[in-house]
Amino acid sequence: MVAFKNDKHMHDALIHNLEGMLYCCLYDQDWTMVFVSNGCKELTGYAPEDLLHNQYISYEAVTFAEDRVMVRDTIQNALTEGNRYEVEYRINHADGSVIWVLERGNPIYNNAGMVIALEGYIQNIAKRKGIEQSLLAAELKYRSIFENTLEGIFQTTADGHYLIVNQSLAHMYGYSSPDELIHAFNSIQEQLYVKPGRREEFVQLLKENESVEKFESLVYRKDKSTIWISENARVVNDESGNILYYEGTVENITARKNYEEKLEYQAMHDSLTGLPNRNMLNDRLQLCINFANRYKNKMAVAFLDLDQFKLINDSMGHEVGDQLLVIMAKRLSSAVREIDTVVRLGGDEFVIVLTNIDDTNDIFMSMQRILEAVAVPLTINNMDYLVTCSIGVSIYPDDGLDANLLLRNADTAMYKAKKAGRNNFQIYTQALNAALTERVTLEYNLRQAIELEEFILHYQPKVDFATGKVCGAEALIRWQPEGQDLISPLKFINIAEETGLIETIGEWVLATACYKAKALQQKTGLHVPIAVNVSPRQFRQSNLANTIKKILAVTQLDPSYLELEITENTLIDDSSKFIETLHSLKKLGVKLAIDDFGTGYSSLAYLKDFPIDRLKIDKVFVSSIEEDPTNKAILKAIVVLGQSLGIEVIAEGVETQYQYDYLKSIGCDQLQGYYYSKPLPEQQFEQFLLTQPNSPTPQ
Ligand SMILES: Nc1nc2c(ncn2[C@@H]2O[C@@H]3COP(=O)(O)O[C@H]4[C@@H](O)[C@H](n5cnc6c(=O)[nH]c(N)nc65)O[C@@H]4COP(=O)(O)O[C@H]3[C@H]2O)c(=O)[nH]1
Repeated sequence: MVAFKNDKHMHDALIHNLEGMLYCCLYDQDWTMVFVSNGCKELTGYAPEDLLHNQYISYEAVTFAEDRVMVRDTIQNALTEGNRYEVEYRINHADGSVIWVLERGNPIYNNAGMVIALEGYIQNIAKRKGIEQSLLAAELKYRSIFENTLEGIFQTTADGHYLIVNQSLAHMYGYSSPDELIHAFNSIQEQLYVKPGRREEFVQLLKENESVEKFESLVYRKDKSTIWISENARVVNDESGNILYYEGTVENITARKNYEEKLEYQAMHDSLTGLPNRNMLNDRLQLCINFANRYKNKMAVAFLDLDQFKLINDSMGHEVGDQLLVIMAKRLSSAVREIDTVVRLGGDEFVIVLTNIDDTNDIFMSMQRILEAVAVPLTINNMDYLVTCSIGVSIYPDDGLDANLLLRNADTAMYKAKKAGRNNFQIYTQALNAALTERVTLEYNLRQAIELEEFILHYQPKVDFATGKVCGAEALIRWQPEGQDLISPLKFINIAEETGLIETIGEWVLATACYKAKALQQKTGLHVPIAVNVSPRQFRQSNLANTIKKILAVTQLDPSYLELEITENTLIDDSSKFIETLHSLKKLGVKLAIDDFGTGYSSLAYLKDFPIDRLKIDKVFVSSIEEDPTNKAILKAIVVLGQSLGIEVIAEGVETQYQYDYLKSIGCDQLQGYYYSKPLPEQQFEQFLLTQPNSPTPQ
């Protein structure tokens, strides 16, 4: 190390080796320098002696002309406030260039406290200024991009608050300014995305990959309208890897999405009818197959061909043909449920996919509805047409495990339908087809039977345990087709119920039974109450009470001799309408009994609310008491229940002495069954009553 002789030397060396310029100047118009360090040459290009006492040039002149006022004002202000000053400005270098300097200094006061001089330090900051200026230029450039780009730009916190957004994003989302948008959002997750959970997916992707690309979502705008957006985003972390924020861009892709949707729709739909076309069929079939597998039920594929279409199209022209197809498409769509699909394959061929089928009967009913809908007469250009169709049906999984096979088999079945005379449907499965044929035939014959009055009633006596006398009879329907055996009600009541024919048949039973009861009274003097079964569908008829009232009026039967047997399951319907019907029937004066008691699913609560006169214990409990002692307990419980509610109890299906004895022993009120008599034809029943010692007492 060089040893300095004294402090003065060290001081001078330091001052003159400094990179900038140390100075002392007078506080005058020229900033007259009274001291400058050697750094002056480097800084200004002038030798120290050129500046000292303004010998060659004053420092005011060295100062860049446009900055002079600012420099003076800044120094002046600082001095007024008694502060040190600091100012950045430009100077004219002796070589003609202009350079940026930073000057820091403080005043020197005289004894009177007046500023007489300044001392300080001026350094070249050209390098820093250059950097600052290029930063500023870059900032301006990027700000311009941020503010003027068409894409939305955002920074958000990880928990879903906006930190920064640009004007484009604000506009895109329907806000007038970025500030309005930022303040309107409390939670991006809840307010932006239409699909719940979309923000979580976005965050998840960011967490996994640090960035997301082309993340497409439907989002809400301020006015709750929706747009499609595509987002690119990335995670910004601090040096320790903690998430600072997410940032990214947003593009409004609504126009593209709409266009894509339109194209997709066109590709998947028939342009004439608007129905899904062949392209969509396979997808739909696969979906429905998956659904059937999942819910362990069935689905059906119906291949439908219009019977007379070609003829109409060729003779009346394509325009009429087209109109007809449009009408048929609408009819088919309204004949099926919303979850089913109607597809136009081309020409006059349609495929209907029925899904979620638990009962094959539903398929029959749907097909029937479709046949009927198609066959309604129509008018095009003032001409009337009657068009029918032939339908072939295949059922999954019975008729094929894949879409192609199901379609092929439905097609085959459709040809069978054409051969079978059109305007019908055929099921591919032989066994089902046979069942269907039987059902359709039965329904047809049942309708005929009503026309031809082929029904008769048998009467089964009921006996009172206490008196041992006949205390009533149940009217039971039979079907007697001409020249054939009697048909049991078990074979046709269900179909009559499903098709609604029960309403006509039931009314006939009621009228005939009432007529018979009255006739018996008049002919024999015996007053036998007659019980009639009323099916659930009959019961739901709005005018049942009125119908019965009229029948009683016409037959002149005292209402107390008519008893209506309602199955327990009918009572499950506890709607106000139903209860109203029960009460209006009761008001008429007829008796009400619950049939097949013990087999239904109803709650016992109704027993106290409904005006019931009799419980009829189902024969399943009676028939097996010998083998199954628990049924004895059930019988006993029902009898006790009846007694405690003041309702009479009758047991049906009593066949043996053992059953008779047991029922009597537990206090059952009445019995009905083969033990005493089978249901008898009208004449025999009359004979039976007259010849039995226990006949009801003539009145
Ligand atoms: N094994 C056995 N069976 C006995 C005995 N005693 C009577 N039965 C039979 O049990 C059935 C009693 O009628 P249900 O429970 O109302 O059951 C009836 C009823 O639900 C329905 N039904 C009959 N006639 C009508 C009607 O006019 N209208 C409605 N809606 N349904 C009816 O058809 C069902 C069957 O009627 P049916 O074949 O006449 O059968 C009758 C009767 O013949 C016996 O000791 N042992």
